[in-house]
Amino acid sequence: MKKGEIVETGRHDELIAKQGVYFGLVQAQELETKKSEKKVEEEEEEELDSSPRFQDDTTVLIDEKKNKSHLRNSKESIIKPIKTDDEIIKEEMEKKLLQKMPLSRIFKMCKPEYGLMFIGCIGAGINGSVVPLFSLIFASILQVFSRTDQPDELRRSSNLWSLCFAILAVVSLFASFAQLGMFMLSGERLTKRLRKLTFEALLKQEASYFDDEKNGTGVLTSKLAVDATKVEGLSGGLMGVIIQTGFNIVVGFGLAFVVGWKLALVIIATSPAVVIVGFLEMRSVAGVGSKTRAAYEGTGKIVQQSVSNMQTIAALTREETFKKLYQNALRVPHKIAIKGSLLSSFGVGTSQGILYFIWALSFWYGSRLIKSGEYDLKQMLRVMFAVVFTAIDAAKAKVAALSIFEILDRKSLIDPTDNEGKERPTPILGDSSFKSVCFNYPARPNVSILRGLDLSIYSGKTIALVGSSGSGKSTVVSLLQRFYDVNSGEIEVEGVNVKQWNLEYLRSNMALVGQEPVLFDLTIEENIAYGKEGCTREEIEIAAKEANIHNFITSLPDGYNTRVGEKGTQLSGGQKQRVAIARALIRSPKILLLDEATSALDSESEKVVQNALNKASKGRTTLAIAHRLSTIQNADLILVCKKGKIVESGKHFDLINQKGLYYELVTKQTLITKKN
Ligand SMILES: Nc1ncnc2c1ncn2[C@@H]1O[C@H](COP(=O)(O)OP(=O)(O)OP(=O)(O)O)[C@@H](O)[C@H]1O
Repeated sequence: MKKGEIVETGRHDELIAKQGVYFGLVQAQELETKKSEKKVEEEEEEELDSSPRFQDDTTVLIDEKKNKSHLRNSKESIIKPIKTDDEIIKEEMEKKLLQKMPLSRIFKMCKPEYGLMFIGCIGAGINGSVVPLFSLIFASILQVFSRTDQPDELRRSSNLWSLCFAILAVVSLFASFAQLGMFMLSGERLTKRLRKLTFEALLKQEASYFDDEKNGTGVLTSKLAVDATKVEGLSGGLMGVIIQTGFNIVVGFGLAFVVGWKLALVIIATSPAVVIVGFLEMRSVAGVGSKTRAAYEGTGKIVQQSVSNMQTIAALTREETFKKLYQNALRVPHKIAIKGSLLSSFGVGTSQGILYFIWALSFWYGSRLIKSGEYDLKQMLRVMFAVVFTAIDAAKAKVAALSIFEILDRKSLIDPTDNEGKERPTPILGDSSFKSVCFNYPARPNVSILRGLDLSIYSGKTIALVGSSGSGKSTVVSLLQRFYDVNSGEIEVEGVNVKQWNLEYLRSNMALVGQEPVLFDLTIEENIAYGKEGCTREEIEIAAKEANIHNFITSLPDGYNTRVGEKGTQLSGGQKQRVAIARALIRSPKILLLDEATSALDSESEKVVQNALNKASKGRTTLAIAHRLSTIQNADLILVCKKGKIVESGKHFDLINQKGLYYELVTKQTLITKKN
């Protein structure tokens, strides 16, 4: 097929004999040699993966290897087994410890909103007094209606109390607006600030933070979306409720005592029961909510992965597997939710029951006081309403969680923005070295990846790193950009340890073109412009020309304004890769890092992309990782990596003559025969 048309058909032999397009493709792909290369890789993988931990996790690790580049980008490609109740509860407890967050700190964060909050507080105070005043008027109205034998008195009093209700209505309207409106406004502002700060804090975290499954995409996005709002409730809403409740209690109980202390005392003696039950009810509902949420975070992951990998799932016909996975994942939150519902229903029932019991007690004792002539009806009703309404309101105190502060407070182990006292060496030519570097990924501390690796990268030269899959080549590239810190040994660029470098400056002098280019769902122009802050259209076009993609872009109806779609799906692999190369080149990097940049491409695209890369690496320090050894034959130095060490180094023909591992790899790819 060529340009959307079938140009040749036939059996393999016939097409080979024809020496047409198919013949070209077969030749370029070296079909036979690839098969043998794969076999060698599998053998070496088995050899390398011999630690007990590795064997336990075989399926996960194999998946991980297949998805390695995806894993590095999305940091979340493996569906882990569903957690048990105990694990979830343990995690919740750990979270709670972290959540011990003084309210004073939240209030400190609200400093710019103090004015708004002050108005809100006044509104809350007035609102808190409205309920006891209402009960006072309500009791008086009932008393008035008991005097149907005095029509004039009835009219006068009912007019007066109706006016009082009207005044209360207006006061309540303004007070509620002041309380809710101002607190909401200040809360919204605080949430926006918190989200911004949290997102900034996330961007500072080191790569290993995202390797941890506790910090998967689903969990972090939910923290940003939901937990920030919770803090809003605490800063504004809760403060309003506390003030409102405080006024409610003081004014309500005060009035009740003034009107009739005996009945007030009896009812107040029972009201702590309402408060306690109400509080327990709230706790159980809130507690169940957070437990269920934590459990649902796991299910969210499955949904997210299913949706974003829909095509792969459909192609593999694994819909049933994911359905089952999701069903299993739902089991734990469902169990927690059921337990919680029963518990909270019991709490609600008990508190309602106690309330009616208090009404019964109040009426019984009130009627006895009326009978004995100590109280009249109005007095009894006023005390009863004032106390009971107050007690109901006081039970509304809220409990909120603050897990968002976990992120905000976390100090990144490798913070690219923390550059105080860090070095900015000049000029940067690209001389770099690894000295006895030992490294394992923090997420997998038992598996050594680099075991005393030494290598040197010379300025202006192209250094190729080859070796079997899993030998640690991509890890070298990650460490050079300081995405992780080494366990021992040193990595130096321009003679300065990367830990001493201003990290933003270090990274801004490097550009990586990986196996799977990551494009953003923006236009081609915007994607290229991401490479360099404030670049001009002219620079973008120059970079696109250097990357051999300018002509293609201008042939599109929307040219540079063409949107590439989510993850660049609206472009072919080769086109995506060239856009990524343009994005790398626009940075004018001093060190160009190529991590199997052409291995995902078909032979024709590979040629075009390889030409672009050759052009890009001329005169520039380049570290190139390649599986297809034909692409790095001309490198100034080839380093052969095996099990986290460099075992051979030299130029192509020197290494061939050595007849070592490189020779073996090349033989497998029949490069020698091609050369001859
Ligand atoms: N983020 C990570 N967390 C844990 N282990 C990882 C991570 N990234 C890579 N690994 C593991 O480190 C080992 C070395 O990986 P690396 O990507 O450096 O190998 P490679 O030589 O580049 O392989 P390939 O040629 O297949 O790309 C592999 O076993 C891999 O599973």
